[in-house]
Amino acid sequence: MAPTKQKRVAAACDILKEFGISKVRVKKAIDDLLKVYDDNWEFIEDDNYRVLIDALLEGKVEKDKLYEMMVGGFVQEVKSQKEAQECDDPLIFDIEKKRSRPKRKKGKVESPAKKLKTSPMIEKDEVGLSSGSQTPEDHDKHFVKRKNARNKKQILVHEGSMYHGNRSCSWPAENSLRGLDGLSPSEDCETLKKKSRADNNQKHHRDLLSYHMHGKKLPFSEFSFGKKQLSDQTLTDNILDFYHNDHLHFPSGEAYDYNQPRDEMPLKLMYPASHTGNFDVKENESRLLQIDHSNALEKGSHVSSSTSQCDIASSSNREVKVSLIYNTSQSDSQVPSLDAVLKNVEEKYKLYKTLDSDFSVTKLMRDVCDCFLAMASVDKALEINNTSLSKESDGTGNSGNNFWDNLISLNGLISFQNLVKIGPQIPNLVALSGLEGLHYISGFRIPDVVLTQSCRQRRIEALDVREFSTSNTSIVASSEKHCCFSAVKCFYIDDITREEEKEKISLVNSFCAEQFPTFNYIKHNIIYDKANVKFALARISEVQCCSHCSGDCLAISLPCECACMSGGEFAYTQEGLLKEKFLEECISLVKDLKEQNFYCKRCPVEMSKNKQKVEHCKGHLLRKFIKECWSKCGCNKSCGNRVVQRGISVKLQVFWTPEGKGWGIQTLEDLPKGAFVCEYVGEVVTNMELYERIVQSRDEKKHKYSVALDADWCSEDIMNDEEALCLDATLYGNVARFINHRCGDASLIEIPIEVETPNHHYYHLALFTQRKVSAMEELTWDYGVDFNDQDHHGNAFTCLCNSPLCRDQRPKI
Ligand SMILES: C[S@@+](CC[C@H](N)C(=O)[O-])C[C@H]1O[C@@H](n2cnc3c(N)ncnc32)[C@H](O)[C@@H]1O
Repeated sequence: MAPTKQKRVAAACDILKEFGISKVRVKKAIDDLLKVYDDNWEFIEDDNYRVLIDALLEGKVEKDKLYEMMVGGFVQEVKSQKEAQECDDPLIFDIEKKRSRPKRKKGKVESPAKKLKTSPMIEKDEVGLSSGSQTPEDHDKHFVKRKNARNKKQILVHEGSMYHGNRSCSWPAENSLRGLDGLSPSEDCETLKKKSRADNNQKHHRDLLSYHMHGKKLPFSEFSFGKKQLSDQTLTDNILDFYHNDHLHFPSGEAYDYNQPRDEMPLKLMYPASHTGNFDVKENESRLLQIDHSNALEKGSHVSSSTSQCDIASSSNREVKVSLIYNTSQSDSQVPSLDAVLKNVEEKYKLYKTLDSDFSVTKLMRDVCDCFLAMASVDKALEINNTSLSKESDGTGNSGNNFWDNLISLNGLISFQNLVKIGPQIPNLVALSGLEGLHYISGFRIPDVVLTQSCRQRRIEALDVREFSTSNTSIVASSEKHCCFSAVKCFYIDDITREEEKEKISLVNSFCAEQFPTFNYIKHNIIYDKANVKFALARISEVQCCSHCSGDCLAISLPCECACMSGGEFAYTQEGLLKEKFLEECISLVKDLKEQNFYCKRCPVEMSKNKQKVEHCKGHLLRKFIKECWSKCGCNKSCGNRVVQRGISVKLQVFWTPEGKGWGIQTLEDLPKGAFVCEYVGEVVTNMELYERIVQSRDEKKHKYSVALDADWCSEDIMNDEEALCLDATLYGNVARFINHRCGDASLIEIPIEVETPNHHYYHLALFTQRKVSAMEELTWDYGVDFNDQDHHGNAFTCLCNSPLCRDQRPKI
């Protein structure tokens, strides 16, 4: 028998009590939901009361809507809405932190902060604050644009000119009625209900709820502040001007197209370089927004102040003046650091990824003030009293970036005024990539950076700048127009591994229009069914592993059984680097290709091409193997003889090479000699299979991502096809597929690693540094190509490695 309503309500109240939500609120929300879902409890209880928690958070959203109404002159209406007061619950911050959310799909623009803080699209349209004089036709256009934008966006991408930024028409919030896939703006509550029931989709439930809560249409109203004040639209235009700057053109001459949906740079809030100089908004203009928080604050028991007020004004150069009066009369009063407040708000806008079409400066600044007040009630980090205030201020009012310079404390009232400048947030690593990197950086208040001709030098300097500037959050772009001369289109992906790897691997292209390469990122090799690779632990004999060991094999000087298979010594140091001696031996083996090559009697590569008339072997490199400890060994997972199997731990970035080699990879940190960089991961296939794939694809260029696992082919006279294997990273691979070739003095060397089985047919191909490598340097590897041999597999490209040891003496095309 199903539990009674009373029991179900009690269970929900018990759980939400943990988050500090009162029974009354939970019961009310449940009643609302039961009405919406026709008494269907499953929807409410599903996913740990997800819908219910969302409903309670929607209350917060409702509050924001009411604030909008206050600003628009609907104060009376606000006061009459009990809900607005109830929802002003600072503990909602805690809920966001505590409740677990299912993993979201990459690229989806949904943020807890957004749900928490902003009104959904429908609400904005109804209140009419955001879009100024938007017509219904405009809405429809936006609808289509947003849809396009969303369809286009598959993974998290920032695209556009660094200086322009690009204001997109983003797909609205998930809980917006208009945000539903396949739902036209005219679809009603009944349609939503049907959808919601039919697919049991949480998003549809939330949309339905949103409709329920915000469903009644309010008239469109012009947003004005009365008297002769700057309109919100003007302020918004100031910001948008920055993003849309129509004076600028892309280097190609292509004019910036406002109507194209584009992805957006998140916002950066910062202190203007000089905050005293040019803020010339007149007194009456500066009283742009006045929010009296007193009512709301009294209701929130955790907010210690009883009075607060903020005024916001904006100048034409995107500086926004915030002034806030805050009552600290109560003893437990805490004032948060403004850095923390701005960061918090930035994070919120970062999560959006795109600026909503309802974006306005007022909204942004209100977020700043809301965030300040919310944090003031919970932030215990900074104890403000008269003494600490006077210490912080040097009395001159000139100390630059300290928000609290203008803070006055009088009779328990703290009042401060300052400027916050709004610009786009540029991910650090984008700002550092490519030749233009320094331009981005030099554009804003780093006066002592000297532009040099050498690309590498520039990059190193850029890196220094990064170190310098990260102390004050992240690098920001200049809003000054004079630095826009070098505007370049930049394509950026935050993490191509889609969280497969421990470390994110970003991708950047600031040179050309080439975008994301099509392949599927995999962290481990995938074995094709015909490839003879078997890892059954039962098949591994005691002598093929160190089953008698315990703890860390490296802690004992005597080599374990695994080390014995790597030439009688551990190949790794305690720090996880390759031992100098081992590395030097590996290097010397590949140094003189001709001397060290071995030739198969019947080469599997040639056999795969033509079984009847097998061509002579083109030669293979001799290599030293490493056997790492593994599951059947007695040692711990943290044993020092397990390096490659732990995966990538260095910071890498895929970038578009300016020399014409296509994509390449660079390290974002200095690397010592002998450091493991990455494994070459792909599909483990037979040579026959690879050959068939090449023939079938009819585009040999597509199959430039294969490597033969040929290190042991010398030991066999004739091998069966299924034993001679190779890695094909064309469709499935990891970051190593982007490593370019360099003749003679490459930074990486490949070393065969045996993990699961020591039979030498199948092994992992790991890439280690063979010398120190500086941050931002391209990582290369000598493929061992013989460019003079026309028939050598893999010599299809003209070598552009630029090395003094380049073996490709053919004229460069
Ligand atoms: C394993 S892929 C490396 C990643 C590749 N650059 C890309 O864009 O995906 C190998 C291919 O990169 C290009 N390449 C690698 N090293 C090169 C070099 N030194 N000069 C010119 N092209 C190179 C060649 O097209 C080669 O077939």
